Amino acid sequence: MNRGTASSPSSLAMPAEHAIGTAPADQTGDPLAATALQPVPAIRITLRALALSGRPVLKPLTLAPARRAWTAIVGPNGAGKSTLLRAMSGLLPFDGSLTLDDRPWAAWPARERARHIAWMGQNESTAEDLTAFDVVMLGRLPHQAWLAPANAQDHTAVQLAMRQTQSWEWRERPLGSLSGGERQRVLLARALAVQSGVLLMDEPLAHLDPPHQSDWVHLVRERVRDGAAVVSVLHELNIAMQADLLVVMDDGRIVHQGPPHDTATHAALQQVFQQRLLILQVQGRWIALNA
Ligand SMILES: Nc1ncnc2c1ncn2[C@@H]1O[C@H](COP(=O)(O)OP(=O)(O)OP(=O)(O)O)[C@@H](O)[C@H]1O
Repeated sequence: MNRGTASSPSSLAMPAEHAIGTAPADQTGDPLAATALQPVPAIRITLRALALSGRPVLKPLTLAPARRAWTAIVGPNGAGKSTLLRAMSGLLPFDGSLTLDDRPWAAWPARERARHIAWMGQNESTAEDLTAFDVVMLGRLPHQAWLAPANAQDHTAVQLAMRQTQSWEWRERPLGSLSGGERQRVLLARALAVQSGVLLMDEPLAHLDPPHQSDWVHLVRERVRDGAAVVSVLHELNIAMQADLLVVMDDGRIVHQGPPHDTATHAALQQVFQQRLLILQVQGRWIALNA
């Protein structure tokens, strides 16, 4: 039973038989089994049940996102996507187990764990009068000794993350004075500044315009190329279709895990979205339009 409510998210690992895209027989196939490079496990959640305010929200499921892969969780409103991501981040207690790099969640010293995983939540409340720079610097806390000031490495990491999200020019502005999209880019920079091997993001594209959505995909790809595991909850299906693995949820369950190009994945998407999608390949890319 994972009863921990960690101060920061975690990442988990899984045995090889549950590498990315694999799941219990009743859930999915293994899209990467045929590839030469077996993915390296990062995070693993085995959940028997999760209730919120006494109401059952998640049913039994297993999810084991790998390193060097971007996993996108999709599904209709209320499917349980955010709840699952929060459970994977150690932010919600649940009946089941959670491991990070093959080490049980609770076995990690909290500070070390916080350096391994970064979390970007949905509608996060942050001190609105903090400057954007100071908000991003919060991402460096797990790297700093107790009460120690930020060092040159912290400043470099913050500047790099803010430049990557094009939020550097607002560094002196209070968070509360920024627009929705500007604020989102600062919060993304905070998650990037952790420089963790695992990144969990809940609706990171909310408020972002199309060019900045593309920039986000580019950043994710860079992180994945560097070996990170990225897990995101997305409503933007066309962006999610660019992920390595789609996890399709409905009614508190994972109904399918598979690569975006797979016809079984398309069928699962159609099922959970009431057959109201047009899934097409355009210039080599899969897209999903509202039908
Ligand atoms: N604190 C709570 N108490 C009781 N039920 C809750 C609570 N928070 C969420 N729920 C319910 O849990 C279910 C899953 O919610 P969750 O936010 O995980 O869904 P989601 O798939 O992320 O939805 P959306 O796409 O609308 O953001 C919903 O039915 C929601 O009403």
